[in-house]
Amino acid sequence: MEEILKQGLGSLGLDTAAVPQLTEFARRLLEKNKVMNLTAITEPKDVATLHLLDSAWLLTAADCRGKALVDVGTGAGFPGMPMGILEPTAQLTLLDSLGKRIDFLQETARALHLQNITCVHARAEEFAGQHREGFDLAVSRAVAALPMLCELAMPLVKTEGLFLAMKSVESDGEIESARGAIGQLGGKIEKILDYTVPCTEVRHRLVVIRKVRPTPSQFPRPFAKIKKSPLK
Ligand SMILES: C[S@@+](CC[C@H](N)C(=O)[O-])C[C@H]1O[C@@H](n2cnc3c(N)ncnc32)[C@H](O)[C@@H]1O
Repeated sequence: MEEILKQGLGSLGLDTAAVPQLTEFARRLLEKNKVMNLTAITEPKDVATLHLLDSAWLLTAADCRGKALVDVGTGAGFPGMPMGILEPTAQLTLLDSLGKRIDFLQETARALHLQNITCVHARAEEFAGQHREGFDLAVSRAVAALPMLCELAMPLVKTEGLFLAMKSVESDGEIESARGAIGQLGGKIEKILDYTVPCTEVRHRLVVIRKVRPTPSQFPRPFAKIKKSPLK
């Protein structure tokens, strides 16, 4: 795993000094996964590429130095935990509605002495009540279809900030169907970046959404409403 991480981070122009911390995070993840459902990816080389390097790639897409970031629906910590490990000047808030996953992340952040990582057990749409426009960037992977996901994430982003949504390369239809929602929430798609996960041939996509004006105060709606009638 160390070798793959060194090679992958090197190919992205990122510092390899954090490889021991990333490896320890992966070790704890796989250990805890034996007793708790954290990840379906269990081969160490796949954890290195499809989890850690996929997350690391985001640092090449946006300048996160000194910024406040929130990872919406972080699950077992992706992409937020590797980003926080690799960019210690960024303040990462890892947000998830499942308390057990947040407990695992909290324990791990403490054990790895990651003082720039805060783990929060909350639903994104409720967290927005106290933390509206509190972050320079929001990031998210594998949480919901883009129209719903944008309503969860965009209220948390400052005007002029970014929402980085990790999607599959087959998301053209999903992106088109989200354009109306993104506009209503104060955003604009700035670019769509397709990339190869380092050390693999797997292609993934990042949708970069710029918040160009404040999100109207009626958003986010309660989750039942977001789900029942996603913005169009
Ligand atoms: C499929 S997992 C993806 C986890 C991680 N982002 C990844 O890519 O491995 C989706 C996660 O989003 C969380 N989630 C779903 N809806 C949420 C919400 N409204 N607020 C906070 N977390 C949410 C779930 O609890 C779950 O841990």
